[in-house]
Amino acid sequence: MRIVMIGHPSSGKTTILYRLKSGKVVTTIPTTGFNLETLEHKHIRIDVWDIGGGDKIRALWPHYLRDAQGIIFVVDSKDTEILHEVWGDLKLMVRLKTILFK
Ligand SMILES: Nc1nc2c(ncn2[C@@H]2O[C@H](COP(=O)(O)OP(=O)(O)OP(=O)(O)O)[C@@H](O)[C@H]2O)c(=O)[nH]1
Ligand SMILES: [Mg+2]
Repeated sequence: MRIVMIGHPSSGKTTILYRLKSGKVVTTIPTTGFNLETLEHKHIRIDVWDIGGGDKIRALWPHYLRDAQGIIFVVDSKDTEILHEVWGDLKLMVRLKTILFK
């Protein structure tokens, strides 16, 4: 099963990925490409793709979302000043998903 995690830069995606993988909060640096970790839950293999939030990688969202069976959209709810941008991203994601699954 393939899950893709997207969201704004510094929203906490990589932190969530490694917390899920190891149970620990690790120190992160901004992700320039992606991180991929395989988790196992109830004998189900789950590949979690953590996609960097920067502008360059954002252009590749269609590529990553195409084969995703699930999406985790991460929001830093404390960062209220960029919530309008986050709303734009959420709408973009839904639009892409609709196009890709036509
Ligand atoms: N206080 C607090 N800080 C957090 C939390 N999650 C992540 N951080 C911090 O926020 C910063 C960015 O976290 P990352 O997990 O690297 O964010 P990211 O979404 O992977 O960022 P990009 O790779 O740039 O897209 C780091 O300094 C984290 O330690 C949280 O739940 N609470
Ligand atoms: Mg990251």
